[in-house]
Amino acid sequence: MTSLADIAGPGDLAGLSTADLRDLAEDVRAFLIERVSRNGGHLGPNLGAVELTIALHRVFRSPHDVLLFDTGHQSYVHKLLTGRQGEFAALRQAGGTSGYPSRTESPHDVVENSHASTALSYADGLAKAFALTGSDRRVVAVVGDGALTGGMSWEALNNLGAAPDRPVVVVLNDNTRSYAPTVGALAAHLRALRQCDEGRLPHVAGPRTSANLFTELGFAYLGPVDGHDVAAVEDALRAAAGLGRPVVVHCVTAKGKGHRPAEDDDADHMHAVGPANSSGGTSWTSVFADTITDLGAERPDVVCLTAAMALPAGLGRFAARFPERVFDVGIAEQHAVTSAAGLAMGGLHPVVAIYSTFLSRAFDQVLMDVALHRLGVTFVLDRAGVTGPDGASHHGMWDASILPVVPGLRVAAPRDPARLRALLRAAVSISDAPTVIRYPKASVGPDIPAVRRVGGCDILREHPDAEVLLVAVGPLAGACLAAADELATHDVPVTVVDPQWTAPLNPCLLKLSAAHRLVLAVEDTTVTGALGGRLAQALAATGEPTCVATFALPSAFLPHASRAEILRAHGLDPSGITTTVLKRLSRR
Ligand SMILES: Cc1ncc(C[n+]2csc(CCOP(=O)(O)OP(=O)(O)O)c2C)c(N)n1
Ligand SMILES: CC(=O)[C@@H](O)[C@H](O)COP(=O)(O)O
Ligand SMILES: [Mg+2]
Repeated sequence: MTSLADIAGPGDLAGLSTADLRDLAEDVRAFLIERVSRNGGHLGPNLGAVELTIALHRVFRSPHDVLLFDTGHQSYVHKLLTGRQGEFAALRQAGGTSGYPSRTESPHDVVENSHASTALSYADGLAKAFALTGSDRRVVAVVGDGALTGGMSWEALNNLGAAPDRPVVVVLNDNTRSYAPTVGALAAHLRALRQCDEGRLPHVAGPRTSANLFTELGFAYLGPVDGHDVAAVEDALRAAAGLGRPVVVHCVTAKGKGHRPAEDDDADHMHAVGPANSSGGTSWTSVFADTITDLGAERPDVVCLTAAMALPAGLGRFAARFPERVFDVGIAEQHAVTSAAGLAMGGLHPVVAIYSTFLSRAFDQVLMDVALHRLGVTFVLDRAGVTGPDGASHHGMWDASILPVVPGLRVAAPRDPARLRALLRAAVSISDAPTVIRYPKASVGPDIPAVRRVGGCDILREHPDAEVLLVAVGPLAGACLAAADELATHDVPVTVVDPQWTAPLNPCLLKLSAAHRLVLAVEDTTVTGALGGRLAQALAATGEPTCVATFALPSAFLPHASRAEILRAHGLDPSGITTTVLKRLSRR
């Protein structure tokens, strides 16, 4: 009976019988279910990639041959087969194994970025490099049907298909879903391909002769192949490798395969599960979900867009109530933004619900397709700031640093549910400029009332003798108030202010800054210059006599850990803020 413990590396897969391989697949599944259910992670996608990954490592010689996993969330099996079973106990935890490929972990890992639809472009570049350097290394890219709905995938296919001398093997892992069922004409085409040869699924000897989307672009097409039959996938991969030309191997898999709770989970087949002991609490996403639904009832012109993440981004309730006013465009953020521009030009007010990190790839669309035309589009950025276990390419720490350069665009960061409701309402009432509302992947705290309002700013704490002003951005208001309490025990009275709109600079902050000697902007976004975060830079640029400093995240790729651990590591927690204020005061 072959088990995962017998596999120290891909070389141990050779010579295994069909029965051994079946036992191994079963053991891998049991391992995944136990560990991922405990630590959290991408259970469904990895259960669907077990046999596919075993076959890949039996046919190709990683790391000499390059195996690319698009998005990388389905690479746990690849990690288990390349010597990292021991590290899975700390999967996605500080110092533990990353939930995505990691070049520092293994030479078998190539692409660390968890943003979808990039693998085929890497493959194109690698294949060109190997051709130019006379290398015999082969390039294989595993791409999900969801990732194939992203524009970059088609930009790459356009190049790959035009190069018959550069034989990239594209393994299409077609489980018919992103989170939800994959949408659009491509999904319909893949369905037709799957159905036209249901009977032939187990074994495919050679390329299909009938035309389809891939063959018309210059690829040989092998499939559809039963992606859970190791021998069938191996046959197809060996045939593909022997063709010496670009080829698509169409593997049909099931997300959550072999785990009944995942198979029966209609929402997303346990695409991403939280740690077993994860605490409850109302999420920011849930507050948004209710608010946008209420707004949808009041404002028939409000429509919503998602890039294949309607439920995770909080549009489930709105979609249930107003199904004709939600548009899932696939994993296609650039298209989503410019389509939103079109919706606004057509007289509607689009709300694009998207994770902060994924909006980065649509910056040009925000700048030139929305802002240049002064269009009222609202971007609701979930997972803004420090995200946590999903690591460097998932932290939402760039949006509030990059977006304020967009002329006319306004950024708001609610500190609590009441402010989210009010700010979202205000944002969808702005019809001549893009607006951004950002909040983290976290549970909301209680509402924090203002003691008084100055201009657009909420004063949350004040003292007539205060020399220190803390400018609190969004939910960091809680940490600032806790620090103010701590500082009071050191006889350091503090004013805490929440500007709510963090860009452009709220004029009320200037007056408040002028009345204090030390101003600290506490913002969970990356520094943009010597003085730190966007807000601090703006305040310092006003030349006020105060000393402006910043609490912001470094301009660095922060590894995975819990959100609290990362905030603490960068002084964005009450004790970090207190320590820094005392240090700065002692320096004068
Ligand atoms: C640019 C981008 N947008 C959204 C996401 C969020 N996301 C992660 S996995 C996923 C679905 C991927 O579907 P597919 O490629 O079919 O892989 P599967 O999970 O089905 O194996 C999405 C939308 C992402 N990682 N990157
Ligand atoms: C791989 C990917 O981009 C998403 O699945 C990501 O893991 C989002 O996770 P949460 O929705 O749990 O933040
Ligand atoms: Mg899929």
